[in-house]
Amino acid sequence: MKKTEPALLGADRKVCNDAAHSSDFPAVGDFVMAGKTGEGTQAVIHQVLPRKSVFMRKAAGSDRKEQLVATNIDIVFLCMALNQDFNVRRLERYLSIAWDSGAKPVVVLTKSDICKDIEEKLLAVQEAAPGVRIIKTTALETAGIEEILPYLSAGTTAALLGSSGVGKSTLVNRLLREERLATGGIRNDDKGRHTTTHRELLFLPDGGMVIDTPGMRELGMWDAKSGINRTFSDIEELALQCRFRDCTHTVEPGCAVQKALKNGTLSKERMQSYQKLKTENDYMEHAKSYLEVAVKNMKQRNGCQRSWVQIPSN
Ligand SMILES: Nc1nc2c(ncn2[C@@H]2O[C@H](COP(=O)(O)OP(=O)(O)OP(=O)(O)O)[C@@H](O)[C@H]2O)c(=O)[nH]1
Ligand SMILES: [Zn+2]
Repeated sequence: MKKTEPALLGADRKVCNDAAHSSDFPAVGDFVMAGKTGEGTQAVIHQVLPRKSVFMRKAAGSDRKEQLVATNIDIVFLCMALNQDFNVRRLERYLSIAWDSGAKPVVVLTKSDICKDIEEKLLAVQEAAPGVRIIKTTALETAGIEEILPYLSAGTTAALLGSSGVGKSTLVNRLLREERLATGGIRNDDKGRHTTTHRELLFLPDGGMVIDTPGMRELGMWDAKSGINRTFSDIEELALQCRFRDCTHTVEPGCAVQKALKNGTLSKERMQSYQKLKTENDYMEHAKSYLEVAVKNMKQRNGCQRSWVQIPSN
């Protein structure tokens, strides 16, 4: 198949039958064993190779459904603009999802040209993302892009995560060294329209790849327990010093978390964010077991259906 032809791939019956979850079907980013069917650009997937990272999200409009967004991402650039978009609590959420997926997160702070209190914001990000690389960028300078490029060596797949209008497409165009993606994503209506509306896997001039899908850009959390623990490693470490192992960090004597809150080494907002994500996640875990049963029942009732995925190329 020529690289310029977009291929339409379908999964064979074995792939369908072996799938215990909807997430076992092929998705954007998957490496697959596939065979051509006749002349055109159609091919059949015989096997999905093991995934090194998986991005799941809560399906839009449902709180009990997972959706596989993309796989095999090595690096996820968590993009946040240094303007009204700036929100470290949201960053903690995205970071939890990123760590949980198996990809390496890197924080990219965009639009530094319009920020007046960069140092203050940097400190807030450092507190929210301990141990994570933070890169400042502006579309007006090459600084920043030069720090991002080394992460995108040949064979590496990256994805960008962040709200609409923070400058993700602008960044991708700069990485592509051409204006391929439409930019100008700041919403000017109340319908939540986004510039990026379709799924894409873009090949960069130096051999790296960027997955740019609208689903990847705004992820709802779907069971990210280990990611939450990693994002809030400071709180998890404090909890180890509490007198009681099952400390709820509320009223117990000898609570190291309460002590840190009192002496100001841990901020109230960060603690609340941690508790909120944990609660949300517990609910998801519950929904997940419910879903496993539902999928099993559905498969028994309906048999297996073919699933089609569009594998883009350039
Ligand atoms: N001041 C300033 N504006 C920028 C910068 N980067 C991007 N912009 C502008 O911000 C707007 C949104 O940029 P996009 O790249 O389309 O944003 P996006 O994140 O891809 O948006 P969606 O596709 O909706 O998710 C455009 O008008 C850009 O020109 C920057 O570094 N500084
Ligand atoms: Zn405690």
